Amino acid sequence: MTMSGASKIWARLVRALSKKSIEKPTPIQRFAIPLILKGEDAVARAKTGSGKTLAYLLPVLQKLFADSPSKSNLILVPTRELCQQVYLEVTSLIELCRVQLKVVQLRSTMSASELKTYLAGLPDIVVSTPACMQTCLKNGSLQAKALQESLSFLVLDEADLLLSYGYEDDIIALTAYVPKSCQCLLMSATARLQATTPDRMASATTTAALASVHLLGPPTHVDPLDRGFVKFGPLPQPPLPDRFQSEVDEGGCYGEIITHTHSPTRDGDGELCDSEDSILDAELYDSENSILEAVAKKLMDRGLPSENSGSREGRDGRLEDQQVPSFDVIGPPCSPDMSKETEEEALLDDVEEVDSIEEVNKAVVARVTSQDVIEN
Ligand SMILES: Nc1ncnc2c1ncn2[C@@H]1O[C@H](COP(=O)(O)OP(=O)(O)OP(=O)(O)O)[C@@H](O)[C@H]1O
Repeated sequence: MTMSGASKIWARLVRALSKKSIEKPTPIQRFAIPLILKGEDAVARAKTGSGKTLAYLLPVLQKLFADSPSKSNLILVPTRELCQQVYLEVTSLIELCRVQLKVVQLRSTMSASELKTYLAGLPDIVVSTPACMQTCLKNGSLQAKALQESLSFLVLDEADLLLSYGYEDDIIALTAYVPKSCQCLLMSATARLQATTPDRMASATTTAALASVHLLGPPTHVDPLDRGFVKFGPLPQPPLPDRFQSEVDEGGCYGEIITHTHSPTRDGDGELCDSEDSILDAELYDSENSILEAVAKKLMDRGLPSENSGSREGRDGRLEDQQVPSFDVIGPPCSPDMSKETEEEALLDDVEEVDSIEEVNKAVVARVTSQDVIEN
């Protein structure tokens, strides 16, 4: 499908949103939607109630509408209640779009035969807890091969909770079935993470980052002005995260950036270093008995690209053989001699220009078309 075709689908989604009285994207949606539509993996943090659910649901639906044959998408949430909440959000949007998609929510209370029925033919969207997915894989309700062949998006919603509720093992086990072509998104609430104790925070964030390293591969470069999203490029070696950075905008809207860089010499380039960084650094470097090595090993075993051997295969061929830009922001590239302040102003000016979901879409279409990366 061409992007103009995709635009028509967007109109349908925009109409559906308008029926829910949702006219303008929230900041996290402004940043997330274009990047996710471009095929980026993302780690997004923004405070509770900032619209993170739609930030990933809209691109997931958009791609689902455009994909033929249809792909499967997995949304992992920490609790049954959230499972129900996300399920209702998806089904109401789909209903308003007047399209037919199979969406299921899984519960651990379901019998194996119920689970099997729900998962027959692999639904378009599965909302589940990680534990329940593991059960399905173990009892054969879900065929690992089917998942590997069709998974288009893996979303870890409320990743901070997912990873502090003891789901780490389930998530790590699940990553073995995530194809390299799968787009992975981690969404979490900064406020909630900050409200927890330093130890828990370090542990959750580290695990989130590790999961993302495992699932996504770390980014090659990150710009400190990038608000809330990180582009993941080719996987350098060794695949171990060295450092996190965090940045919170004035209104706390975009939350933090998680980055994984591999060269300590990149640190201190005017990027923020706060106490949280130190905690995280300590946690990361002290990886002896952490899951870090296990994840790194799994990553290597999976044969993900090493050094700069190129981007991941298969994602519609869009990233193939491309020079992956070092980072992605909404806005034109800044000239090298532009001061930081001017750069920031340019970025924010550009964001201000995009003030409706339709406009975001137009902007994305323009950007994506100009890069000539989406073919079908
Ligand atoms: N662009 C928007 N305009 C108006 N309302 C919106 C917009 N996006 C989402 N909402 C509404 O805001 C409410 C909160 O959104 P949502 O649950 O996605 O927040 P969240 O960031 O995921 O919060 P949490 O971290 O608690 O899950 C929902 O009722 C949702 O329908």
